[in-house]
Amino acid sequence: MAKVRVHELAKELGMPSKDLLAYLKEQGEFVKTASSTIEAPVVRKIKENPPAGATTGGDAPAQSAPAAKKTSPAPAAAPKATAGGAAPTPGPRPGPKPAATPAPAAEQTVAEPAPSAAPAQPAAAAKPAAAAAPAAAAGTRTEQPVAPTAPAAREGAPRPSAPRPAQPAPRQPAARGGAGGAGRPGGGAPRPGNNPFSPSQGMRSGAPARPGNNPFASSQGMPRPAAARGAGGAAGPRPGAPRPAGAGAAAGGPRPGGARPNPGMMPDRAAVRPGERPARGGGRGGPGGGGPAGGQRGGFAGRPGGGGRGPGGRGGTQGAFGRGGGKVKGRKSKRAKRQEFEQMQAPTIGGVSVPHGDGKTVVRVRRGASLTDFADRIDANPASLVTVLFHLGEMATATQSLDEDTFKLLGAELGYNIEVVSPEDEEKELFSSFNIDLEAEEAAEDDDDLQPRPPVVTVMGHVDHGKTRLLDAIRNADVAEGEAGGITQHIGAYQVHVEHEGNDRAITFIDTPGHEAFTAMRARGAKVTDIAILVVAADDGVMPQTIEALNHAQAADLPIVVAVNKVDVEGANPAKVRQQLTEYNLIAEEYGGDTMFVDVSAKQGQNIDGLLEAVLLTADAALDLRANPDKDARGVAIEANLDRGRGAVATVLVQSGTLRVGDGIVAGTAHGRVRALLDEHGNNLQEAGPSRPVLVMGLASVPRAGDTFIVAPDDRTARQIAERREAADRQASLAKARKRISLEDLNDALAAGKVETLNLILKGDVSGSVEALEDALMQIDVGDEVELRIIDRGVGAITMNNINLAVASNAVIIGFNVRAEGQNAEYADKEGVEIRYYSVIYQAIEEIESALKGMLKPEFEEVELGTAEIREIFRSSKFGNIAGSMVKSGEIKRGSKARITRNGVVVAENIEVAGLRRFKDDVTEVREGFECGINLGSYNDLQEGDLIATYEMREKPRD
Ligand SMILES: Nc1nc2c(ncn2[C@@H]2O[C@H](COP(=O)(O)OP(=O)(O)OP(=O)(O)O)[C@@H](O)[C@H]2O)c(=O)[nH]1
Repeated sequence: MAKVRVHELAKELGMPSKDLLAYLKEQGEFVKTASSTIEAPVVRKIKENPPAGATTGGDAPAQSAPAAKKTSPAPAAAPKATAGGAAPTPGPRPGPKPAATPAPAAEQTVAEPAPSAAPAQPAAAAKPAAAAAPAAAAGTRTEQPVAPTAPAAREGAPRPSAPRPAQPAPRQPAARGGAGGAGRPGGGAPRPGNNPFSPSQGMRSGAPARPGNNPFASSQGMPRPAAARGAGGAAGPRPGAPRPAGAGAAAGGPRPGGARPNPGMMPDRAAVRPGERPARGGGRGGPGGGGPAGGQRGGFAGRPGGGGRGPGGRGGTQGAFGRGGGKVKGRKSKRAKRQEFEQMQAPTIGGVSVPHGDGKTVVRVRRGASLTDFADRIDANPASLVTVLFHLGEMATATQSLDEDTFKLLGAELGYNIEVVSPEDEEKELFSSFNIDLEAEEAAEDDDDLQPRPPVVTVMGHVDHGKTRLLDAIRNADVAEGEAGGITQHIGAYQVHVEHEGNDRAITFIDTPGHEAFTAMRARGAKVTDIAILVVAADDGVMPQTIEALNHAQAADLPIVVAVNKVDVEGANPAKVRQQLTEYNLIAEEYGGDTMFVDVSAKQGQNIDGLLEAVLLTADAALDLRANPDKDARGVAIEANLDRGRGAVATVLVQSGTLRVGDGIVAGTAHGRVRALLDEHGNNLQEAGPSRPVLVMGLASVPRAGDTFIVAPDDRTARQIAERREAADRQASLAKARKRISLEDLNDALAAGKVETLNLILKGDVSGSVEALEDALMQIDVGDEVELRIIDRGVGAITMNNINLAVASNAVIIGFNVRAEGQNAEYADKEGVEIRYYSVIYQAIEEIESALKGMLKPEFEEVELGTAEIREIFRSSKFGNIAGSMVKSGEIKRGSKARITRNGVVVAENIEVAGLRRFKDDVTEVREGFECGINLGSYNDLQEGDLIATYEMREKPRD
C-alpha cells in the first residue's frame, strides 16, 4: 500500500495539515513536514482515533470508542498505569524480564499519567503486569476489560501481533457476495466465458485450473493470503482473519478481536483486508473478462483500418462502450495490442510444426528455464512452442521462466516427460558422479562427532541507521583477543571473542551489511547466516528498509536481535522502536515476547558487549549450532576478488569440517589447491574449523559470492567438478541473462524476432561489483522495444574469449576497473568490438541507459499545422478539383499531410497537399486569414464546408 502523507491524511480527516502534524509529533511519530509519510498502522490508529479538530474520517465505531477514551481517559489508562508502570525505561538493556515497560500502551493512549507512575514501580507488581502489557496496550482501544492476572493475559494475548493466526475466522462464502455487493456472486467458480487464457477453457476444457504462468493471473508471484485471490471461495477458514468475513455486518459493529492488533495494521497486508475489498471473481477473469468482446466491438465500430483516428477508431474497450475518438498515440497501448491478439484466432497445434516425443523421452530442464531452453533441448523453434502453449491456454513469452506445472502440461501435449531439476538436485547429481554424497555424509554423523560452533551473524537495517558503524564498533570490542582495532584486513567476515558466562565464546560477523547481499547469497542456495541483528536508529524509528530486512530475515527463519542504535542522539526514543516493531511481530522480551532488544550507540561504543551477549543468549536459546570439524571442509564463498599480487583470493566461511593448507578445493567454478589461509588480522593459519571465515589463496579463478565450496578428494576431481559447473553455467547463462520484458506483456512474444537487443559482456575486478552492475542494469526500464542481455560476466581482465564472444554476438564489453591489454586490445580494435571502461558504477549505468534510449526507435507525434475551410470547389481538367479555401488557423503548407472532416467526421486523411495557390501563383504556404486554392492530388471527394486540417509527424524526444 502506498504510504500516506500527513497532508493527505489531514485532508481525509478534514483538518489542517499543521494541526495533524502537531498531533503526530505530540504522539512521538517521526514526522517533520506535511509531506512526511506515516506508517500504515499509525494511519489506522489515527483514523480510528481522530484527533480533536478532525471533521471526518474514522469509521463509526472507531470514532465512538476513541471519543470515549479522549473524554475520560481514566478508566482505560488508570488501571494500566498503576498495574504496569507505564513509563518506558530506555537505557541499558534490563534483565530478561525486567520491570515491565509497557511503553506502547502508555504512548498510544494517554501520556500524562505515565511519567509519574513509572519510577515508583515495585518489581513484584511489574512482573505480572509485564505479561499483561500487550493486552492492556491494545485493550484500551476498545475498552475491552483486561484480565488482571498474568496467566490469563498470557493465554489471551501472548503478544500483540501473534494472535493473528490464533483467531481463525471461518469465512462465510455467502456473506461475501451478499454483504459486499460488488463481489461477484459465486466468485469461487470459474466463470464460463470467453477468456482464452483460462487453462480451464478453450481447447482443453477439462484441464484443471492451476497456478501457472498466466501473466494476467492475479494470484502469481508471492503467495498471497487466500482472501486476496479472486477465486478465494475455495480457501475455507482463513486463519488470521480479524473480523468475520461477513464484512457488511462487521464494518458497523465493534470488532470482535478489537483488543488485538490485526493484520490491517501491517502495511503490507492492509491492502488485502477482507472487508474492504470485495473479492474478485476468478483472478484471471478480472481484467480480461470483458476483453475479447469489447475489443471486437470496438474494432468494428471504428473506421475501417481501425487504430486510426476518428470515432471508435481506437478499438479498445472504449469502443465497446460507445466512446472513443480520442487522439491516437504514436504507439499502440498494451491493452490495444492485447486485444488485437485476443482477436486473432487461437492457432491450432497443427498450425505449427513442433517435434513430438514418444511419451517416454525424458527432457531435463533447469528450474527457472524458459521455452527457449526447452526448445534447444528438443530442437524446436521457441516461437512455435509459444504458440502451442497458447493453444493450451497458457501464455508465456519465449524467454520467460516457466514453472514446473506449465512444463508438465506442455510435455504431456508434445510427448515429452519434462523433468525440472533444481540447482540443488543438479549439484547433488554432479557430486554423486564423483562419488561425493554430502547428505549421506551428514546423516552418518552422530552426536559425538558434532562440536559446538560459533554463530554467524549478519547485520541488517535501514540506510544510515548505523550498520557499518556497528560492525566497526563490534570489531573494536574484540576484548578477549585484546586486539582492539587490530583487524587489519577486510576479508568479508570476521570473528570476535567475548567472555560469556565465564567462557570464551566466538561470534562470526559477515562484514557486508544489508539484506541485499544476504538475500543474493540465499538466492544461490547458500545458507550462511544463523542470526540477524536488525539495526534500528532510535532517532528515526522503523523505516521501509527496516521492514524489508525484517521480512528477509524472517523469510530465512533467522532469529533476530534488535540493536536499537544511536541512543546517544538527542530525541532518541528506544521505547518507540520497541513499540513500532510489535506491529511486525517482533515483541521485546520486556513486553512478554521473545526478541531481545538492546539499546546501543555504535558511535560511542556503548553497550556493544550487551549486544554480543544478546546474540549468544539468542543463539543458545533458539539454535543448535554444532558441526563436525573432523572431515573435509564444506562451506560458502563470501567474497572474492582478483588481487594483483596474489591472484584470485576468496573469503570463505567454513561451515563444517576443517579446511587446511594444501587441500584441493572447488568453489563454484573455481578450483585450486589451498596455498595459504589468512585470518582477518592477516595472520597465517594452518587450518580453519566450522564458522571460521578465512581468506583462501591458491584458486585458479575467482568464485562468486554465495558459491558453495568443498574440499575434493584430489585435485583432479576438484578441477573436473569446476569444469562441469562452468559448462552448465555457460549453457544456462544466455537464457538466464535475458532481461525479461514486462510480464504483463505478451507483445514480446508477438514481436519476437523484431526486438532490438543490446548484448553486453561485463567484466570487473571484484565479483561484487560485477553483480551489482548486472543487477542495476537489469533494472533499467527502457520499455519493451529494446532488450538488454548480459550474455557473459566475470572477474578479471578482458580476455580473447570475451572479445570472440562479443564478435559472435555483436556485444559491447563493459570493463569495470579492468582492461583489455596488449594484443587483446588490438584484437578488439581490429574486430571492431567496442569496449567501454568504467570505474564508477553509476556512470556505467547512466551511459548504458542512454545508449539504450538512443537505440529506441523514434517516436512520432502528430503536430497540427493549420486548418482551412472550403468555400468553393473549382473543377480543373488539368489538376482535378481545387478547393478554394479560407485559412482559419495556422498555416497551410504545400507538401504537408491533410485530413478532411465533414461535419466533424473524418472523411479522409493522410492526403498530401499537392498544390497550393494564391490567385495564379504557386506558393509554398498560406497563412491564417488568407484565401487560397488547395489541390489534394487525386483526391477529389470535396464539398463546400469541408475542413482541411494539415499536419506533420514530428519526432518526439524521449525523456
Ligand atoms: N550519534 C550517533 N551516530 C551514529 C551512530 N551509529 C552510526 N551513526 C552515524 O550514522 C551515520 C550512518 O552510519 P553508517 O554506519 O554509515 O550507517 P549504515 O546503516 O551502514 O548506512 P548505509 O551503509 O548507507 O546503509 C554515520 O554518520 C554514523 O556516524 C550512533 O550510535 N550514534
